[in-house]
Amino acid sequence: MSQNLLEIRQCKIAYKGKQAFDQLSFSWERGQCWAIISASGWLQTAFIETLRGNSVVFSGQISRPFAMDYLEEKSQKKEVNSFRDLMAYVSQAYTFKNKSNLQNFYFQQRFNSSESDEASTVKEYLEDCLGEKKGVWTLASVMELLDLKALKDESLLKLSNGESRRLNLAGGLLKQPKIFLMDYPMTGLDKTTRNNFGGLIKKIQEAGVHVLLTTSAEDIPDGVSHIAELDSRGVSQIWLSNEFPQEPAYQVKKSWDWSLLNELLPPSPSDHQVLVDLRQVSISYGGKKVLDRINWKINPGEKWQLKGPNGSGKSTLISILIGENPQAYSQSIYLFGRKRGTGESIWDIKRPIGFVAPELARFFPANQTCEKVILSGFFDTMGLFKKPTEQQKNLASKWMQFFDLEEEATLLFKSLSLEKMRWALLARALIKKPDLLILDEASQGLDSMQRQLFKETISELSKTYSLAVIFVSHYEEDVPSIVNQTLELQAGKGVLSSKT
Ligand SMILES: Nc1ncnc2c1ncn2[C@@H]1O[C@H](COP(=O)(O)OP(=O)(O)OP(=O)(O)O)[C@@H](O)[C@H]1O
Repeated sequence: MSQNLLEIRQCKIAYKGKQAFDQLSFSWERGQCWAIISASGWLQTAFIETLRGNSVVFSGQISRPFAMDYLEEKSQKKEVNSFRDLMAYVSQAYTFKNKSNLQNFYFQQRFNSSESDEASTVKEYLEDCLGEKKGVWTLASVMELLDLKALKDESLLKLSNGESRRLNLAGGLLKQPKIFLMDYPMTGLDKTTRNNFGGLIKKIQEAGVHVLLTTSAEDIPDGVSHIAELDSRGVSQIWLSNEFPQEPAYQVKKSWDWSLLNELLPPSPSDHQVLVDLRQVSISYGGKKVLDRINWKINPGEKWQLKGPNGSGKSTLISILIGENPQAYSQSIYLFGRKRGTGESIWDIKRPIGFVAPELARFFPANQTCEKVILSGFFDTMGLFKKPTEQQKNLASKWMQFFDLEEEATLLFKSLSLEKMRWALLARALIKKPDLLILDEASQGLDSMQRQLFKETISELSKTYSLAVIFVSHYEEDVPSIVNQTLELQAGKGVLSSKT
């Protein structure tokens, strides 16, 4: 059995039609657990896709001795056809879908039980992942390891982000991999689960699975033995984890032309005295109280953080604010001066709100370009289905100029890099000059340079324009400094506080 698992020698590599690495070399030996960091999330994804055999290699050589060992060992059992069968991969995007695949609104399918019922349950999904494969991981052992037992009969669509992330990891293990590649596996996990992530990696490795993950320099879990940094040439630096410097190796380099904001978001007072007023709001699912008598008032221009562990009800609360939770009708909820359930349409509610969540990206039809996605913000639709006016098109061009998206305007939205997608989603949320901007883990998955810029952007946006913000993040360091009030959810109850 070779000591070497995988070897990349001086490869020139392209990914998704763009050059990724000029001269990539990387060597992975048995017993090593790698964290891959970079100032560019796109390069990290290109690197993982190279290991999976999904990039174009123009020159150089990639060898996968691990596959030879295991293919010989397993070929008698006819379970393995290629090295790909020995690898599991979890991406940053959740890939669960409902059976009919109809997705008109973002949260509605999740909070509307008749549609959710069409999706598989956690157990059914895991059974599918396991299939006929045999190995060390069983349904029971992965559910135990990833704390999924209590959720086994839950529909996939009802899971919170953190719960979905754990399920993705469990599904990966059931493929009985020898190599487990994880693209930013800790995104969406709350602080406690993130802190325990090192222990999880160790258990996975003890079962004979080799782990490589991408992450940010600030988020290297225990259990990682080696760290590599990437740039467009290839691996630029390597550290043993105990020698890794605490300070990130790269600084914020990028900025926008803030002076354009005067035109994009000209100063204008809000038309409303109070934007959101929730009075004693409670939401239950099958006897489980997710929100318990929440009171929350948001005035124009206020900057809020909404926090709480995985499954504490943050998304449920947001679904109420953006008009996508059917239980809202029976509650005392005032949105933009109007009581919910008094004949307003879902569009009336959405109009004054800009909303960004990473998963939004997968709700747009495949034929939508970057420009169309941004323009669809005027209509609150997932994609552009109406003809925009010249004025609307001009404004979209100016936002694309601001966020450096001009070259991407006519490219398909789904082909954009993760960071470009995120800026396009922010432009989409802002193009209609909202009163309230809701950012639900909006900078998650971005590299540290881009996260810094995201924070700065939110602060700059609200310098002249009266914009209320709700910022949801499991990462305290991502919260912009202008955010000075907090609603924390704990076991369904809301605790309000303000920073002085
Ligand atoms: N339609 C539903 N039916 C049953 N349970 C639901 C439904 N929607 C949400 N839940 C449950 O309510 C709880 C709260 O979920 P929610 O997504 O609001 O949490 P969250 O705080 O946003 O979590 P995360 O940080 O992981 O995103 C979860 O345990 C979830 O499984």
